[in-house]
Amino acid sequence: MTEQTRPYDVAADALFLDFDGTLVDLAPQPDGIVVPPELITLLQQIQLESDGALAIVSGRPLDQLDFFLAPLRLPAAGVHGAERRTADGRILQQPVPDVQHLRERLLPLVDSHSGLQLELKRGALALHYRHAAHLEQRCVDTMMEALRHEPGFTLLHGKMVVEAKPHINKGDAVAAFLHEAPFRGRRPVFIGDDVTDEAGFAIAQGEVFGGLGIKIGAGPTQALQRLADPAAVLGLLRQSVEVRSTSG
Ligand SMILES: O=P(O)(O)OC[C@H]1O[C@H](O[C@H]2O[C@H](CO)[C@@H](O)[C@H](O)[C@H]2O)[C@H](O)[C@@H](O)[C@@H]1O
Repeated sequence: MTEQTRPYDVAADALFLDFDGTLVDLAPQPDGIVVPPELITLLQQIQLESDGALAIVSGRPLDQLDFFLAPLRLPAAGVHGAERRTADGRILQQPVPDVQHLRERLLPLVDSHSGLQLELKRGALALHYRHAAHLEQRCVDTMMEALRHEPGFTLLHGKMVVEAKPHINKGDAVAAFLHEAPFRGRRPVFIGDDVTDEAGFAIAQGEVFGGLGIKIGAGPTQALQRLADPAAVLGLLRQSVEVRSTSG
């Protein structure tokens, strides 16, 4: 694993950060994560020193990101890009399919196993099996069968979760940010840990923007660099801010 990631350049780059597994350690429940207070301080500093070229790009809805990162309200993409808050504070929502029919198709499985949890979002539905890992294949099969009847969704198999999401991805959201101030013209650096982040790496590192992807943890990836865990990401953010303050 490459640990020699150079600090990204706060003054010149645009930073895109995944949330779960990247900024915070994974937790047994979606609402059980712990946000280190230092993270809030660092994000605030980076936002100031980059003229606002910092965005969170997550599978979580925007309101959850705002809750966990309070008092910050950063530019952000939620639900894998289905909703987006621009740097000037506008909320843009992609048209998304209704999840109710899909939910009804999944409920019999969830209701008959206490270790399964359904997370309902606007236009997406996550089936968590972290507490019933032996049911992984059942969850995948059930979701795939349900999606045969609900064509508006893409299946995403993440960390202990199988999710139906709209046909939009994090790469679309990153590209949209990069066409707007203050992101436009900056080199994108995208940091993420899961399969949903590969679309972000692809856009960041592609010919158009010529940036960098940094994968957190193990597993196959197209990202050019890698860091071990959220503690290492915190270290990278800290170092980047320090480099900026010592270079004037
Ligand atoms: O794109 P991300 O910011 O990484 O969000 C991905 C999903 O994160 C959450 O689920 C994951 O984290 C939970 C808390 O650590 C964990 O309990 C769960 O097993 C993980 O899959 C969130 O609940 C999802 O909505 C996000 O899509």
